[in-house]
Amino acid sequence: MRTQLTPGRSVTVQVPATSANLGPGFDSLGLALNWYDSTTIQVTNQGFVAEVTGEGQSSVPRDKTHLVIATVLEALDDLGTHTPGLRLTAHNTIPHGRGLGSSSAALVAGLLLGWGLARADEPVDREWLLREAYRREGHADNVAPAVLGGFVITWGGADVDTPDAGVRARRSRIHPDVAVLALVPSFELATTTARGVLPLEVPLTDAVANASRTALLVHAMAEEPGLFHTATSDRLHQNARTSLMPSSMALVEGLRKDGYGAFISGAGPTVLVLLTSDRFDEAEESLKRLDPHGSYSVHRLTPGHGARLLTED
Ligand SMILES: Nc1ncnc2c1ncn2[C@@H]1O[C@H](COP(=O)(O)OP(=O)(O)OP(=O)(O)O)[C@@H](O)[C@H]1O
Ligand SMILES: N[C@@H](CCO)C(=O)O
Repeated sequence: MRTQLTPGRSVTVQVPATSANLGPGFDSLGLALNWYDSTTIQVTNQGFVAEVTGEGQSSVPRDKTHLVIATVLEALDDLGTHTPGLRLTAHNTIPHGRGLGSSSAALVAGLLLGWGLARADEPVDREWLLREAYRREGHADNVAPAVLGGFVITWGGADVDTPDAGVRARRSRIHPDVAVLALVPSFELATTTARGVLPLEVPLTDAVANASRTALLVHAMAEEPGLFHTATSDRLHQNARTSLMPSSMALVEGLRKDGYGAFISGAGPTVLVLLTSDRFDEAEESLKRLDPHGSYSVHRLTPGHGARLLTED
């Protein structure tokens, strides 16, 4: 029999924005950023209500169809408990539909909040969190860094090389000097739209180029950030998406001509640059020339930690 939660209990989680692909590692590599959504949920006996400030405050639903509340309810069900009401308070800072993993962050937040309410006395089962988040989102390269933090290599999932079609992930080393510049436009691009324009097949030479750059990027991230420019080049997916975000692709090309490791973040349209923190100032000088009207907001970031349960009452 499912147990009922006690009204008044509350839990808070912090979940990072994530960048998928990182150039060549399409559907495979991801990075958590030090850019977080913070969400609190309280058990009530008065139905389901969401209070949202920041990103999405004028667009996301306020009832039990809100993505985080809906996911908390599914998690509670899965973990053998239930509640007649929940009050969600979300402070969203991760922009929606920009390729920064907002939907993954919301799903991971919902699952972790559910765990915090139902299994408060047990350490978080990150395997469960990853599996359940992937089952709902389908993009391992966003959900795995949101769960684990840092720089993450994923495999399995839609591939057939894991016996249970489950997703697998490992954190990989990050050199302490690694920093990230995120350039975020005001327009949105739905991930489903961006996937719809991808080719079903690619030339072998392009596949080989991406395989070598992906391997090189794992090395550059751990040992030799000076290789970021070469290690972030992509021939599999970015060009096919150009017509959906021509200004972002022009920015990527301009920054790459200036020697930076620039690429499209996830399915876009945000542009990310991997660099060392001592190059922030000069990268922003390039940007003044490439984006003279300041159409892209500039964010100096570092790699971030994975989803955290902050408080339990
Ligand atoms: N914190 C949130 N609360 C409720 N709904 C959210 C939240 N974050 C994202 N969503 C939903 O997810 C949609 C964005 O999903 P989409 O996959 O297109 O973009 P993304 O997750 O920001 O980017 P990407 O997956 O490419 O990194 C939003 O329009 C909204 O409906
Ligand atoms: N790897 C995915 C990320 C989606 O968030 C894509 O580029 O479509």
